[in-house]
Amino acid sequence: MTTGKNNLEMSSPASAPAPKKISRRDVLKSAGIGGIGVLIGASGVGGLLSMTESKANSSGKTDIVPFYGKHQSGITTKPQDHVYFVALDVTAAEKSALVKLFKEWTEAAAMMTEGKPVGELSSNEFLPPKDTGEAAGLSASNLTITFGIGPSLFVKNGQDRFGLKHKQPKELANLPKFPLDALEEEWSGGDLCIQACADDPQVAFHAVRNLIRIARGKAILHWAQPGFQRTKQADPKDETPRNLFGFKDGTVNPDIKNEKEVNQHVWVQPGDGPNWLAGGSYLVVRRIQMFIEVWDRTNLREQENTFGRYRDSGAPFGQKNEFDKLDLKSKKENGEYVLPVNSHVRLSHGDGSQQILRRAYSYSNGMDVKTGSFDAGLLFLCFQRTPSKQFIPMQQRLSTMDKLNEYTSHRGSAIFACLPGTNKGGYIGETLFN
Ligand SMILES: C=CC1=C(C)c2cc3[nH]c(cc4nc(cc5[nH]c(cc1n2)c(C)c5CCC(=O)O)C(CCC(=O)O)=C4C)c(C)c3C=C
Ligand SMILES: [Fe+2]
Repeated sequence: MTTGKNNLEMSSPASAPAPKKISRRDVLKSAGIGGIGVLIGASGVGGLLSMTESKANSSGKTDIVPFYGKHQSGITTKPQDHVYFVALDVTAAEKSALVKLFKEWTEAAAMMTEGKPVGELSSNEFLPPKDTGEAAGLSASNLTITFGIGPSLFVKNGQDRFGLKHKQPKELANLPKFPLDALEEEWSGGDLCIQACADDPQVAFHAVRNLIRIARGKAILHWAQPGFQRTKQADPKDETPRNLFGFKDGTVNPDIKNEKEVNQHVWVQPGDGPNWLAGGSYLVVRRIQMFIEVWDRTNLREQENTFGRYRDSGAPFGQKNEFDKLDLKSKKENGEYVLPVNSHVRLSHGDGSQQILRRAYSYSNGMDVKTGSFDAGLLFLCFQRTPSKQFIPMQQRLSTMDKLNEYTSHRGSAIFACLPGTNKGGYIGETLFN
């Protein structure tokens, strides 16, 4: 998980004016009372609904992350408490259908991130409501919706599906097979992806559900995985969240408030590859099962040796505090490094030149029916400018030597190019499809 101490982007300035308390449910009421339901029922996304404004959350603050901008939100946004991640397969055969889909998705995503429904809630009893309704009355909850494109959208089974092959970036290629990978088709790949993050799980699910509904006839679900962190209510000090092994996870990350750092490590720069992706970012997703029952039988010293950090404080070995620098040089009397050579932090850090923006969430999917143990772990989401120089060499080191491999198994994997942002009137994907 990825909440570093200093790397928080605030989604709404503290000085923002108090919002009008009109929520998704207010639209429903006004539609019923004023008899404008049929009108709304006949209108498309937007229309009369633009009258509404998002409700404040329980602490009275607006919780809207702007959707429009140079970059998509949900990447350098301070991680919300929940994610709903889906990968999709495109069933449409024409590029024009894809363009229509992205236009509709953009409009719907912009509405939902403002806490508004994507269409009427329940105004015309002779039609299915456009919005599915479960977010009625809920605040925007810092919802972000991030769209990505997989390598198979360009070429599948040798076919240039949409005449886009010449635009495929070299970096957008299937990841190599790493030692110990136990990947399953049902958790891997996808032509497109949607990452919906919010401080409320129902708001995140509602967003994905409505986008899938809009995609009917054009794209279908390939795989889906919800994830969570501790909530902000449960952790008012907003410390680094702990993963399901009980360790603080997300301490070291590029500073999302530092433009130079994110340009260096996260955003694709003009000249890096095809221009359509400048301002975007590559997302690598790994669905990593964690054998929590085995871990729970492992003594604390072994657990701490696995990461090279102390469980309680999160400090790296040989240091006192969580945010102290790694000590890569000190040795013990017996000549061994204080920070074990096979520890997760030593190996993932390497020489420090490769950095990725981690934005991971825990998941728990009930029981693994094959083993009778929990199917729980980490939905590892990380963003970067150049996967071949960042995630790939890092994972190569980890997959061969990491002590953590005794307790984890990589069950799913995918890579996506997250498109640059767009402005009002434009649509996500315009730089690629135009
Ligand atoms: C290839 C990239 C990485 C994978 C896959 C990965 C899996 C993974 N990590 C943890 C728990 C922790 N990771 C920590 C640090 C850390 N991990 C990576 C990369 C991958 N992790 C990096 C780049 C770093 C930072 C290294 C550094 O420079 O210090 C930590 C320590 C605290 C922290 O900094 O976040 C923990 C804990 C799990 C459980 C896991 C797979 C299930
Ligand atoms: Fe890690």
